[in-house]
Amino acid sequence: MIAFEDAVDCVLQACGRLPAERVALTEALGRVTAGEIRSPVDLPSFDNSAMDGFALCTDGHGIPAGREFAVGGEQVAGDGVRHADRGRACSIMTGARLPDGLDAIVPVEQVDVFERNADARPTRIRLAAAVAPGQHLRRAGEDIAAGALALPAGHWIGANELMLLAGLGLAQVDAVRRPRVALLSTGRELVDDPARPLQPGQIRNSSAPFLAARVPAAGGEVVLRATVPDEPARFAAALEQAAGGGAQLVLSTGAVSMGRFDFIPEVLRSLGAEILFHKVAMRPGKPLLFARLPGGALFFGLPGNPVSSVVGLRFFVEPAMRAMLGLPRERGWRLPLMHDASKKPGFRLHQKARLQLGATGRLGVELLPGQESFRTRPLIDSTVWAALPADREALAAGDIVDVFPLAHEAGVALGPQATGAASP
Ligand SMILES: Nc1nc2c(c(=O)[nH]1)N[C@H]1C(S)=C(S)[C@@H](COP(=O)(O)OP(=O)(O)OC[C@H]3O[C@@H](n4cnc5c(N)ncnc54)[C@H](O)[C@@H]3O)O[C@H]1N2
Ligand code: MOO
Ligand SMILES: [Mg+2]
Repeated sequence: MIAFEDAVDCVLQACGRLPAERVALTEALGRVTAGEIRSPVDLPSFDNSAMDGFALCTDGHGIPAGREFAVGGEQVAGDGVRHADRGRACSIMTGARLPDGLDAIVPVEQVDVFERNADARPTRIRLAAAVAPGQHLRRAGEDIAAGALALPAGHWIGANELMLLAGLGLAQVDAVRRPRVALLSTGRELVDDPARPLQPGQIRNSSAPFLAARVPAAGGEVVLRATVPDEPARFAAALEQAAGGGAQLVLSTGAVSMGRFDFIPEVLRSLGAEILFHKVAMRPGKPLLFARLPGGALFFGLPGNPVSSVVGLRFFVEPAMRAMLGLPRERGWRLPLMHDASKKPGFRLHQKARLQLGATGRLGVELLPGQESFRTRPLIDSTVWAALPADREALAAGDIVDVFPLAHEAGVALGPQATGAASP
């Protein structure tokens, strides 16, 4: 049995970063930048008004309250270059390009309109407050200047990133290729089709939909889904199919423990795979198996109990995918336990947990009831995994433990300089 940390190191050493490909921005959500992206333009690209009001010329000095201006023209968002009369106010809308020659905005709330034309448009205004040079202006490049760093390399592209890249007018980005993943469920008891009634002893395949949901969300691409009964030849054929589909990661569920039908280690050996470890000093998910297949793909044998598969995915497959995507090694948070806990020494324990505010308003971790690895309902109430160290037996309220969000891409990326952060 291998220690948890050694097992993770072994996985990370086996994973190399995948090459880059150019993708359309519309396909970039959930991808990872292959290189840094610098802004090709100033954003905003022109000086514009932050308020609905009037643009004025202060000549670089303030204008005191009470000063009156004639209103000469109107500038609306979308209007182009306008050469203004510097002695007059120009009616202006939020986002409208600042007319040349003007250098401050006074909001409508800060003027008295004391003369209007037949269309009720202001023709003369009086300042109700002093105006400072540059006020209520959004300067070109103030959000990001041309040439400045928009996104670093190895950065997850989420909705915020799409907003920035779209604002910069980038139609394509260079992203790391997505790991290609095959999902193989093993077990003659499994039924995939929800319309098919269960025969006595059969169960629904609940892990496959979980994995098929998590892999794309975690940055991968599912290239094969297959369910095979407990027959080594059928499993070997599915491995071949995975290789044919170009899978770089193969995830199986079940058949890695001590039962008569737990055939995976034997099949892998017979095919000439290199088993890098089998059985990790952790719970749940102890029988996890990691191997390199003859064609070079990496194989994770996730233990069959559903929550054991969840833990295997979260603490081994997701770190592997992060490495393949060029994302930095994930760091968890270190937070105090809100209550005492006890565990078997020698095993790192991953507990379904949630974050809570204690009486003093301090954030802490509450371990949830129902930790057995067949129990999936408690996952619905949990928001994080708490990792209790292998060498501990009794933990007390206030003890600091490592905490990980349920999904790696939901985590807060702490810089490598962050201290006290935990690695999975
Ligand atoms: N004598 C021992 N028995 C077991 C040990 C052990 O150390 N000694 N380890 C236990 C642990 S821990 C786990 S975890 C499981 C791992 O079992 P396998 O990986 O061999 O998986 P199976 O035996 O095929 O199935 C276990 C369990 O999970 C259910 N299952 C499997 N696939 C799915 C699926 N896709 N969806 C829903 N449920 C699934 C399966 O029906 C079984 O109930 O072994 C323990 N035994
Ligand atoms: O490790 Mo098993 O995953 O305890 O059920
Ligand atoms: Mg078994």
